[in-house]
Amino acid sequence: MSEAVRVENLRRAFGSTVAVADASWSAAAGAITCVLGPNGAGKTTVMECLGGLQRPDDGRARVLGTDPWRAPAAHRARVGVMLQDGGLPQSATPRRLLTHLSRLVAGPTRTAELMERLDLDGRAGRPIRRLSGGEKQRVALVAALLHRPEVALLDEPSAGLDPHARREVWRLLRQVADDGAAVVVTTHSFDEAERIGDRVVILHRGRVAADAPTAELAQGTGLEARYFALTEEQA
Ligand SMILES: Nc1ncnc2c1ncn2[C@@H]1O[C@H](COP(=O)(O)OP(=O)(O)OP(=O)(O)O)[C@@H](O)[C@H]1O
Repeated sequence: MSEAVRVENLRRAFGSTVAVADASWSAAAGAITCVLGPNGAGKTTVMECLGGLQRPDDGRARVLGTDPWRAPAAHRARVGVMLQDGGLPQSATPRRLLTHLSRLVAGPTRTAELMERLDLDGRAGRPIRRLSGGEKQRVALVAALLHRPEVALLDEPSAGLDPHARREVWRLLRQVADDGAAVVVTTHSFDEAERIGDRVVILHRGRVAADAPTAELAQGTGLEARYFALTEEQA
């Protein structure tokens, strides 16, 4: 498995708030890397740096060997990003939005397949603002994956999903990784990390508290106990 994502001594502060203090970790192609950490640990900030939406103050973010902040369009076409809150245009319908995004992509997309798979066909013509939270999440996930990215950066993709939808999302992410992509997922769910994560990175106060294969980290006491032990000052 080759390395597709690398964070090196990354630092990002907002005034006196240090969101990411000094974080180094990487994610491999063909694998799912789950990033866990308490609220405010810096997960979203790192994901936005990797997605080219924020510029690190210090250190480096690299995706497919490229600096995401300076990356040209050709690089962005190889990466899929799903942010928290979705950032979806509320008046558009899923069909309109996803058709629009598909037309920006050179070559065939998997939009229709993903809409069917994530059970969105019955919601395709409804304004996004009228969709449930879980339905919006699924639209955002289709938007991130429709162009078959080599790297998928997904910020809490299963948050708020019902058990059926979550299971389907887990299966989809496994397939995307099996097809060769690096899938990076932030989550607050130990269950999710243990079920789908090949590797787990635990962030705590902007630093890496653990970075290991899931089975290794969960060995003995289990992932939940390890997590609390590593992040206990904030628990
Ligand atoms: N634009 C900003 N301006 C000021 N502070 C910010 C900004 N973005 C993030 N922060 C702060 O940086 C810290 C890290 O935030 P971040 O969103 O990366 O955490 P997180 O690990 O994703 O948290 P959560 O689990 O709640 O999603 C928090 O204290 C947050 O308030």
